[in-house]
Amino acid sequence: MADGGKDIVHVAVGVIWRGGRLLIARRPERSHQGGLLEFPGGKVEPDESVQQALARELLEETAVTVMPEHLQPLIGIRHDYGDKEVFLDVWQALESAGDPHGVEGQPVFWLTPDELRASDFPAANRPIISAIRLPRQLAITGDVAGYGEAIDRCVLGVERQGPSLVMLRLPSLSLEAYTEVVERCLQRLPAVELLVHDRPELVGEFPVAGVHLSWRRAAVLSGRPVPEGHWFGVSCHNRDELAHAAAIGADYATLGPVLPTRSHPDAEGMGWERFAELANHAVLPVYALGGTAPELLDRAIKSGGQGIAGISWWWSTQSTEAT
Ligand SMILES: Nc1nc2c([nH]c(=O)n2[C@H]2C[C@H](O)[C@@H](COP(=O)(O)OP(=O)(O)OP(=O)(O)O)O2)c(=O)[nH]1
Repeated sequence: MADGGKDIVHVAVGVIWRGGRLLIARRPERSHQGGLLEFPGGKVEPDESVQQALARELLEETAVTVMPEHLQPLIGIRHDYGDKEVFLDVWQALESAGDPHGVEGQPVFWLTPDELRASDFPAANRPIISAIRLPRQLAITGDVAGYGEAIDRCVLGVERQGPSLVMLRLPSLSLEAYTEVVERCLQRLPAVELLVHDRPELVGEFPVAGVHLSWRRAAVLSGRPVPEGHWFGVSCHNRDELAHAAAIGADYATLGPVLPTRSHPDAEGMGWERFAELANHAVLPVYALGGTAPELLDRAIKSGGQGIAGISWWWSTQSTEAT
C-alpha cells in the first residue's frame, strides 16, 4: 500500500479493536486538521516499514503495543487537503496490549463503529469509516426463475455461509416479484444487511441497508441516489469508473472481473496485479468480483481490496465453486 509520490506525506494509521470498539484520539488544536478526531498514527519515517511506523507511533502517542505481524491492511486513501497531500495507509489490529492514554496530553477514548461520525474526522477519513463498517464478504444472488426460489436460496445460503451483507440482484424478476423477495428476506433474515439492486426508489419503501447500482445506472448520476446512512455501491470495471463512483459519493465499489468466471469463461480477468493497482488508487473500499471464493479473501485483502464479492461461494449448493 506504500506510495511512491514525492510530495505526498505517507501516514501510518491504526484501527485498533478491543471488545467491538475502536481506539480514537483527538488531534491537538495546533496540528494539521487540529481539533478533529483521528485514528492514532503518524508519518512513516525513511527506512521504516508502515507496520513499524504504526507500532512506533501507537506506543509514542497512546502507550499501546501492537506487533507489526498482527496488523492487517484495511484501506489506502490519497487525499489532497490543498495545504498538504497525504496517503493514509490504514491497517487494523485485532490484538494489542497496554492501557491506552494520551501520552502527549491528547484525549484518547473508545467508540463503537456506529458511534463514528464522518464529520468529526478529517475529510480523508470518510472511506476509512465505510471500510470499518463494511464486512469482508459481499454475497450476491444468482438469478432465478421465480421469487420463491430466490427467497429459499437466500435463506439457505445465509444459513450455510453466514454472509452479513447480501445484494439482491434478480434482474429477471418483475417489480412485484422482486419486492416480495425484499419483504420476505427482511422478515426471515433480520441479522443480514440487504442491498437492493438498481432500484434506489425501494430504499425509502423498505428498511433495507442500501442500494447497489450497475455501472450503466451509476454512469448518469451526479450524486448519491440514497441518503447518507444507507449503503450506496457501484459496479466498476476500470479506473475511470472507480473515480466516478467516488465522485458521486459511493460508499464502496465492486471491481472485476478479476479472474475468468463460470458465467463468462471466455472473458479474460484483469488479474490480481491490476486489481491491486486500481484498488490502491481508488478512494473508496473496493471488493474483488469475478472468480472469487472465500479461499481468495486473503489475496483480495493483501491486494488492497475490502474483500470479495460474488455469487457461487454462497448461492450454489456446491458452495466452494468459484463464480
Ligand atoms: N494519524 C492520523 N492522521 C490523519 C488521519 N486522517 C487524516 O487526514 N490524517 C492526516 C492529518 C495529518 O496531515 C497527517 C498525519 O500527520 P501527523 O502530523 O499527525 O503525523 P506525526 O504524528 O508524525 O506528526 P509530527 O511528528 O509532525 O507531529 O495525516 C487519521 O485518522 N489519523
